[in-house]
Amino acid sequence: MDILKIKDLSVGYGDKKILKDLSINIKKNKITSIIGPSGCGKSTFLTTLNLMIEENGGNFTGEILFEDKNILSYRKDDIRKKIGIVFQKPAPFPFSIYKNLTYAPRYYGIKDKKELDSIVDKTLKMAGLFHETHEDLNMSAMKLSGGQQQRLCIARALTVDPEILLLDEPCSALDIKNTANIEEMLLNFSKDYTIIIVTHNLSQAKRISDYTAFMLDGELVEFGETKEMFNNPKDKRTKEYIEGIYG
Ligand SMILES: Nc1ncnc2c1ncn2[C@@H]1O[C@H](COP(=O)(O)OP(=O)(O)OP(=O)(O)O)[C@@H](O)[C@H]1O
Repeated sequence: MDILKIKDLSVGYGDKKILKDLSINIKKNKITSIIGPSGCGKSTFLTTLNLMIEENGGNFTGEILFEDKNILSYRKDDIRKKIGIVFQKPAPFPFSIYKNLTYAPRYYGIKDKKELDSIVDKTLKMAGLFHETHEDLNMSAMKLSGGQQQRLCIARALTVDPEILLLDEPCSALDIKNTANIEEMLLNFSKDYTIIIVTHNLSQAKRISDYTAFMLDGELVEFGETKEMFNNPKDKRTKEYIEGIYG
């Protein structure tokens, strides 16, 4: 099933056009990678999908259907809840681990301490952080290592039980071991969540994603099953990018 159906999407900042007539359908409970050279519009695309683009000074035309309903017909709060986002640079709130993980659930109306505690436990476990942190949940999140902070940000995105998780280069500030942890986590998540990940790392796209989209200069050049795209790219530009000719 396609959880997102995107048709003729064009996105710009003021008069500056970034994405041009992009159409793509995203499969539910699969991992889709977005690859392409720096500046081609990958982050712009991702932030359009949860309407954050509007806060970033951008605008779009075209249609985004989320579960077959126009994304603009949802309340913004609902979209943010259903479509979570994690950024390149780990950015926990400058609060305790506990408060990082209860902030959004409280915002969405959960007050019961037991329920909040169980959300904290569950998401820490999902993000592989439970053993490292459960004895000191009042510790400031800023004291965690970079890899731990990024896992906390992923845990935080999961606290409101989203349908889709958008990840913008989540491993680019991390070492190999932390990257491997996060990749393993994402592979486990894909049973329950739809994941769209922007990555510069082609091996990462190959390792974890079911589908890959290749973008160039604001255009979607090619989209398909990851294996097929890497083994047998249809477009010459995809082939050149995969072979490292540009980007
Ligand atoms: N808030 C903004 N206002 C104006 N222009 C922007 C804004 N954000 C991004 N851009 C421009 O949009 C274009 C695409 O940027 P974007 O960050 O989407 O690309 P990207 O493919 O994610 O790049 P990278 O791989 O380097 O992160 C760039 O020319 C960038 O300068």
